[in-house]
Amino acid sequence: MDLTRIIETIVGQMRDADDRGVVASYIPELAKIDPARFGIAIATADGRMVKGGDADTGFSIQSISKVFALTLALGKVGDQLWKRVGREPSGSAFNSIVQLEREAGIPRNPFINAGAIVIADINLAGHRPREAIGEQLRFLHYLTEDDSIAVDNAVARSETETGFRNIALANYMRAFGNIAQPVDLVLGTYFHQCAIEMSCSQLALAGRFLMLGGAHPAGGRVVSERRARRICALMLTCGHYDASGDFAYRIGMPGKSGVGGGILAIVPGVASIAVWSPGLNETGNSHLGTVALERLADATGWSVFSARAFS
Ligand SMILES: NC(=O)CC[C@H](N)C(=O)O
Repeated sequence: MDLTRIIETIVGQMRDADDRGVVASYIPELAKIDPARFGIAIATADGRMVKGGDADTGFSIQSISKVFALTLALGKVGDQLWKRVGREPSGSAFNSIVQLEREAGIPRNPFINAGAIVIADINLAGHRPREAIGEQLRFLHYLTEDDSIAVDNAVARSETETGFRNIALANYMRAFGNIAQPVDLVLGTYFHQCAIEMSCSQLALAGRFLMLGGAHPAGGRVVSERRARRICALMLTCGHYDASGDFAYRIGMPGKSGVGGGILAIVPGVASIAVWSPGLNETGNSHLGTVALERLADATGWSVFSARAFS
């Protein structure tokens, strides 16, 4: 299989695509991004990096940060975390509030906004927001072996000024006793985590521990094999909100999207893949990013449901 050729073909097709989706505008700073951008990077289990298009351009990782935040929070509190957050697909939009009343302030999963805000509360415990964000950045530096990854403060400010739904979610959960610390500090942590800027190349590197069953490619262990498998299971079932079923059907890889237009997808034992195209579909996931991953899955046979991926 010539992965370089496959990537070249996909990049060409995505460059020429007419329907590019719609760039998120509810965070004003994100609305400025050029919808013509497209990047893809693949870190393989045998240590190669294959990339194309705008693979080295930084973008706002947004909800992809929830994967790394969850990993950190599990490291701090372990399975206690599941008393405060569920593990079921929500079948609702990423920023939905409807289930919280019926389910007494316990979010369905750690990847919808409500769940990620609880995770931010866990990661903030005992810290100031600045320290909690510093810890997340250090974790990403360790995973990527790249210390240049930082927060885009303009994006963080933009979301802080307009994040009324998230403010509502956090206050609502606090009313049920599921947010322990002041809401503004928890949201400060959450907004800055979402505003971390990374390129596809950096994201693909950061995802390697999930591809490698929890091991760090440079040696040592990031998480146990079991935890890596479980994080991947949550990505597959919940990583694309109410389009998680469609993503599993079309692509069949654990994946996590963000409204910045990025997607991190993992083929366990094979590849860690990052794609970026800022235009979103109606479920808030990257339109061309999803199409590109579908083409990649078809061309390579990479899918957790495909025998070909592991032969
Ligand atoms: N789906 C997303 O990427 C949403 C993240 C965004 N920061 C928000 O909270 O609305």
